[in-house]
Amino acid sequence: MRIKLATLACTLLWFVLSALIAMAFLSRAVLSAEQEFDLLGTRLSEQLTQKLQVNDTILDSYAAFAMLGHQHEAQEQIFARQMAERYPQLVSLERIRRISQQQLPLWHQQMVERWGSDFRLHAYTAGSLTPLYPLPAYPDYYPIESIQPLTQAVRPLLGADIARDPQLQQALQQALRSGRTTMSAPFQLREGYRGHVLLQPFNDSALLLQGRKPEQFVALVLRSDYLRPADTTLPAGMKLSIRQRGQSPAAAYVDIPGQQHGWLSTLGFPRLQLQRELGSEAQPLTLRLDWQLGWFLLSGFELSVIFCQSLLLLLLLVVGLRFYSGLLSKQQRRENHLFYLANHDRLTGLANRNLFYDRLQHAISRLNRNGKRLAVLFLDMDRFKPVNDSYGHATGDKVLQLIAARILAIMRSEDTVARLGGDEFVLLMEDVESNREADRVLERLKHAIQQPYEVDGHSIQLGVSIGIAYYPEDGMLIEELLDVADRKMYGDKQPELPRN
Ligand SMILES: Nc1nc2c(ncn2[C@@H]2O[C@H](COP(=O)(O)OP(=O)(O)OP(=O)(O)O)[C@@H](O)[C@H]2O)c(=O)[nH]1
Repeated sequence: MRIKLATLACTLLWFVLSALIAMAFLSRAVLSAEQEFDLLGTRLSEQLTQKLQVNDTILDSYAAFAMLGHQHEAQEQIFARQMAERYPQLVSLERIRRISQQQLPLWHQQMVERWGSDFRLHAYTAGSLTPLYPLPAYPDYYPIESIQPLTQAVRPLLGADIARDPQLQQALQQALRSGRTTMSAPFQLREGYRGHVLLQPFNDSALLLQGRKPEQFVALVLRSDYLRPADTTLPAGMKLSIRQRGQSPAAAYVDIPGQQHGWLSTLGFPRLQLQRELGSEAQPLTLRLDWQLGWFLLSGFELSVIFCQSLLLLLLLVVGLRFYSGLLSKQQRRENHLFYLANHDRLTGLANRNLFYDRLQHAISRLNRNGKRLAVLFLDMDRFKPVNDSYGHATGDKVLQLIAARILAIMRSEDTVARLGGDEFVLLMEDVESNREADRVLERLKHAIQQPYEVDGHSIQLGVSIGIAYYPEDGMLIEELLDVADRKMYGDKQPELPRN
């Protein structure tokens, strides 16, 4: 029982200590993950802010060219080429004009003169172009009238009416309403990747003074994916999204979903979240980072250190447990030995009076419940004293041991054989069916004990007197039973040795 408790306590201790070791490593890993998360948030915000500032600068510079009209087209081309080479996010710089139905024929003629006879007015919808023929009756058209750098790939976009595209129309209306630069939601570019547009309205100063709606726009067509952190590899499981302030996640310019981990590997770990509002009024962006921490924070080395420490601890506890169990069994052996000494006769190894009384008491209580009988046999050797006197006490001892062995050989293993002292023995036979059964045992005992003993070169012969008492006929108490058995034993001795 004690060893079971100690094993349980050791298992618990091992579990708690192993958990504490793992916790120590984990809390260190979580702390450094939190620091890394904050640093990453700051670094990404700075990178993004720089990219947005570049956009603002390009757009402002291009707007300045646009203000000058078409006189400086050569410089505008050089500027656009340089910007596109230096900033890969820049797809093109475009100029858009608001044309009413009445202005359309004249404007169309100007455009044909400028770009050639294949110039057409198109509807630009979700990256595809459809000719506006026959011309639908819109109050205003917003065609692209210039694209820089003008590559073969983007040339078909000349004359594309951007007001027909839902994403661009939204940005256009906002720009018209506010008179300020606006940023469109991301959409699919004809080049095959996602992009968005920065749209800046402007007016001739004369029109501005009249408070008229802007008639011209400069637009920066940008690749949306350049907003993603290029030089930074995100840690495992981290999610990143960049979207316009107040917009739904579906309208994100960048959305990195991060690796998904099972609930078990993240159970009990904190989730780190960060949201930063970035950019200008023209490019109001929200950067969101989301990182569910888990066991993956620990490196293979750290995991093996935890494992080894836990194993070492287990070994120590097992050694301690074995030592303790050794101590316990030694103590148990000592106790058993003491118990044996207290309950057995040293010379013969038979039960002593103490143990016999215990067994008899126990047997009586048992018989009270099942209604069976038992027999107590009292044995006293005849003519034993002369053995001592003639051959010595040591020879007498050996004879007593042989007597004990002979009695044991006859009795059943469940019977109790005890030596009360001197040459007196008592036997307890449990579950006796009949007197005849006990009488038969008595006869066999007599016969066996009376056989000669060959000890120290002497042939010694003894007699034995035996008295039997039955429970419950002869008494219900131990003393009564022993008294009856003792008296009957003397009765058995009587003819040979009359008592006074
Ligand atoms: N060798 C030896 N003798 C013992 C031991 N204990 C008691 N005795 C002796 O055993 C004898 C028992 O006495 P009795 O029962 O009167 O001897 P007995 O000759 O058998 O007499 P009856 O029973 O009347 O026949 C005594 O001489 C004791 O000294 C013992 O442990 N070893």
